[in-house]
Order: sequence, then C-alpha cells, then structure tokens
Amino acid sequence: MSLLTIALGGNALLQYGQKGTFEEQLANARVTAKQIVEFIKRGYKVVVTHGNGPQVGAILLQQEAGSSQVPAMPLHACGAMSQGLIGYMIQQSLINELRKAGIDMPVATVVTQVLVDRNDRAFRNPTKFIGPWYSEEEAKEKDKLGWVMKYDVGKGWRRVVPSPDPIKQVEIEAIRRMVDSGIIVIASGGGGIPVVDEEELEGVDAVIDKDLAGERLASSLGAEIFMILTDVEKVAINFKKENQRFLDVLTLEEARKYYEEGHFPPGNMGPKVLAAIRFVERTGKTAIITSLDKAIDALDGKTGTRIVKK
Ligand SMILES: NC(=O)OP(=O)(O)O
Repeated sequence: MSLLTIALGGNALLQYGQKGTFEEQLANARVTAKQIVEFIKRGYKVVVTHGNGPQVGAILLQQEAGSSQVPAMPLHACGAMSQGLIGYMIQQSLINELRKAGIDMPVATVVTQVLVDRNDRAFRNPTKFIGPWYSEEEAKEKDKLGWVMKYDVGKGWRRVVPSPDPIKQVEIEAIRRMVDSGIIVIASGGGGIPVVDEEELEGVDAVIDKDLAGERLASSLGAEIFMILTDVEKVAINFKKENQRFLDVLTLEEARKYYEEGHFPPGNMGPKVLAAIRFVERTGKTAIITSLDKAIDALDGKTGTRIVKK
C-alpha cells in the first residue's frame, strides 16, 4: 500500500471572507474529509497535515482578550490548541465519511512538536501571516500594541510572527508506528508546535509553515507522493501577468530555476514549491500541487502540477 501525505491549505477549513465560526470550519472539514476518503478507497495509506494560520491567530486573540480574567497562553501553546481544534474537526469528519463508505479504519490526531533552531534568522524577521485581515487604519492601531503587521497582497493587513525552518517531528517514531499499524493519522498540524531541544524540549513562540513541515513528515515516513492542496489548480510562472503560464510538470531543475527567479511569492506559492523541491530532492519521489476539488484528478495525472526528479 503506497503512502500519501496530504498537506491541507487554509481553504480546506476556512475560506477567505468567512468569519471562522465553528460551524463554517466543520462544514469545510466535511467536504475535505470526503476527498480524503476517495484516496483511501483507491488503496492509499493516508497521513494528513494542515495549516492553522487563521485559527492560531484567532486563539491568540482570544488569549489576549480574556487575559484580565484568566492567564493568556503563549503562542506555542496556542499552536497546540489549534492542533487539537482542527484535528478534532478533521478526525470527526473522517470517521463519519469512512462509516458512510463502509470502511473500518481507525483515525487519530497526534499532537506534534517540531524541532527548530533558536538561532534561526526567522526569529528576527517575522513573515508568517496569522489571524484575520485588517484595514490600514486598524493595522496602525495594532502597531501601537507591538504587533508586527504586513500587507497580504489583495486581502489586507495581517499580523505576522516568526516562522523558523522545521528540522524534524519529535513524535515521528510514534506517527510511523501508527501509520504502519493501519491508522489514518493527522499530524504536524499548523506546521507543528515549534520547540527547541537544548537541555530539554521547550516551546518557542513561532508558527512553522505547514508545507515545509509537511515535507519533513512525508520524507521521514517514506511517502510515495506528497500532495499539497491549495486554492489553485496548478502552479504558474509570471502569475497574474500577461505571459502567465500554468505548469503541468516541473523537473527538479526547472522548479529550482523558477524558484530562484522569484516566480513564487513568499508566504504564498513560495513555501509550497520549496517544500515540493525538498521532497523530490530528498526522496526522488513525486510531489503534486493542486486544489482540493481537483485532488483525485491530479492523482490520476489529469491536472495539477507535478514536481518530478527528471
Ligand atoms: N502553519 C501554516 O502554514 O498555516 P497556514 O497554511 O494556514 O498559513
């Protein structure tokens, strides 16, 4: 049975413009779970990872808003909370869909810590968008609170936090044993809880990119395919320009060249293409970038962008 590692983008749980109620997110998780069950019906073992940008930002806001009554939790603990919340929604939706399909397979979410380097330059240059979008006037007010705000092109101003490079999942052996024993595992959610391992494990305030952490998960588990699901069907060069061109297949060499030429913006397609490059470099296997609704067609080679060794 081949192993498929799926990295779910933000729109799998929360679409731009939605408020982010529990009901909205659960409804999105149900649509996502239907797609994942299609992979399982095709005989794949599946490991799921997911983003948490909107959710971890919302949890952090809740901490700050309630801090006069109960102690606010640090950002790394908010990351852990987001794994529980999102894992719960995906896990419940998957169990319901598996039951409908008559498939008897266990599902479990693993609270996952991901090792980072305390000296990672990312700690001095926050880039990871979290939480809701704000107008320029609102962003100026947030600046006064000490938040770092950046413009998210076409959407508005948003809080940013450091996003160090993931080194490895601390719980990788536990995840491997679960996968080997036939459990559908949801792991490394929100890129994992960032931790350093000096004298002992310790959480650090950051949010890791889920695609880069997903690559670490997929490569370490020996996945056959690493599938990154986002809101576009294919990767494009010269995106939104007159000479925009969508790509069906990218060799490692082409992917590196386009990446270095700056075709893929940071905080958007950039980390997805970088995660795909690293996966193909490390394993020689295939990475696919496509949208959630085209995932099955992409697996069948009918659409999506495939990043291959040669
Ligand atoms: N952690 C992370 O990469 O989340 P998003 O994909 O939601 O930004």
